[in-house]
Amino acid sequence: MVNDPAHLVVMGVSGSGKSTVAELLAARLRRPFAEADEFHPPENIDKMAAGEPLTDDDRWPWLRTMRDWLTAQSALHQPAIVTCSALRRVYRDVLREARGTVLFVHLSGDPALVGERIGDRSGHFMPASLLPSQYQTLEPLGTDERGVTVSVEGTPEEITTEVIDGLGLGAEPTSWPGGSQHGVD
Ligand SMILES: Nc1ncnc2c1ncn2[C@@H]1O[C@H](COP(=O)(O)OP(=O)(O)OP(=O)(O)O)[C@@H](O)[C@H]1O
Ligand SMILES: O=C(O)[C@H](O)[C@@H](O)[C@H](O)[C@H](O)CO
Repeated sequence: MVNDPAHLVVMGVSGSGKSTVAELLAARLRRPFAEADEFHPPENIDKMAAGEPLTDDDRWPWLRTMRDWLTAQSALHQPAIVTCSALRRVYRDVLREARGTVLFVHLSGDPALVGERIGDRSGHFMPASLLPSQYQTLEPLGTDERGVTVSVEGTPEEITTEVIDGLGLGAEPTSWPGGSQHGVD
């Protein structure tokens, strides 16, 4: 539908900077913002905190709640931003079922750098020991998937600017969704 909003899902492995970058994006683009972790049932959080990776079956209902949150934002004609690991293409397919357009921002980096950042982080339930399983599960964006892939090597501000430029959102809110990478047209 032409007037449906285009949402952004900031994706990537744990510690790739999704919360950090999404918060900056939400401030710069003046959009509502939600965190995937807010949508997990307590059992999922307990499982990850205990060092056990989630299974597909743990993730399906969680993905559907985020899909429905995006659809609710569309009903308000509000383009939104949500963080979500969205590691596999089939997970992203669930999010793409949301009403409106769903674009993915993949924060991509090597395990050593991301591991270092997780090691320096405190007060988060997700243990660094789960990082290898996150990379094993990760399927990067396909060339036919709409969105942009950016390196996590820069500062959060640099990454945010790269995302905005890569998606052609510099003139938000009037020019959405311009730009062109990974099938954004
Ligand atoms: N570009 C960056 N440069 C340096 N440090 C960063 C950068 N991005 C994030 N960090 C730091 O790395 C850590 C992980 O970032 P963040 O919590 O945003 O990742 P995340 O992908 O949301 O993680 P999770 O999925 O586990 O919640 C934090 O301590 C954050 O301050
Ligand atoms: O799919 C997953 O395994 C989960 O979403 C994890 O990635 C965590 O929720 C998150 O990254 C930690 O905050």
